[in-house]
Amino acid sequence: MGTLIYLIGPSGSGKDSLLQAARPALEAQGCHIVRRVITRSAEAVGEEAEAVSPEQFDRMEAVGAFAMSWRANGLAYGIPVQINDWLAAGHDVLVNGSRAYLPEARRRYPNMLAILLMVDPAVLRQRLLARGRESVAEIDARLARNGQFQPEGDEDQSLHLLDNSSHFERTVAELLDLIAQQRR
Ligand SMILES: Nc1ncnc2c1ncn2[C@@H]1O[C@H](COP(=O)(O)OP(=O)(O)O)[C@@H](O)[C@H]1O
Ligand SMILES: O=P(O)(O)OC[C@H]1O[C@H](OP(=O)(O)OP(=O)(O)O)[C@H](O)[C@@H]1O
Repeated sequence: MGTLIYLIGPSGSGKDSLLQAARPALEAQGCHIVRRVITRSAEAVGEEAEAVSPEQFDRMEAVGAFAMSWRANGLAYGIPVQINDWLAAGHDVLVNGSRAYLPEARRRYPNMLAILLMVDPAVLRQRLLARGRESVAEIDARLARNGQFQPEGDEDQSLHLLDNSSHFERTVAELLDLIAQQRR
């Protein structure tokens, strides 16, 4: 079996950038980086997700198209069921996950590698504004959502913390190290 790598962190912490930057190195090792299905318009700036309507999403969910799915920020997100074939074939699979969904993801994939990306809160809002994908009201709602999650107080030893407050290239290298360590 391959390992599910479940990357989580606040909106704007750098999950998508990190995933794209690490892509060549990871794909060279046979690791699949998952393209999510999201009810976000295809024109939206950001990751190359498959954009579907809410109705299409519900239909896909009903017929078992997703290995995992959740709703947050007014959107629905699905991880294609094909990841189970990749894992069974011995490939690692990296997904951009949800903190709220972490307990369910762990139930489904007990051996997964969960990585929490963290950014200094003062830096986070600036990054979201600079990214320019959401309105200021949506950005504030996303920041407010972070109050639900208390990473510092997290006693979950199996959650790996990765700081992305400063040098991006260093974060990329640390992510690749973490993944290499769990292979050993
Ligand atoms: N270490 C970093 N230093 C400066 N800017 C960063 C860093 N990491 C990510 N960013 C920028 O922050 C913004 C949010 O990153 P993104 O990857 O979209 O986050 P997420 O997918 O977690 O919401 C993007 O504009 C990205 O270019
Ligand atoms: O439970 P949470 O950890 O808050 O996560 C909720 C959702 O928000 C993020 O997606 P999205 O790509 O829409 O947001 P982001 O790029 O702004 O992180 C993340 O990948 C989850 O799908």
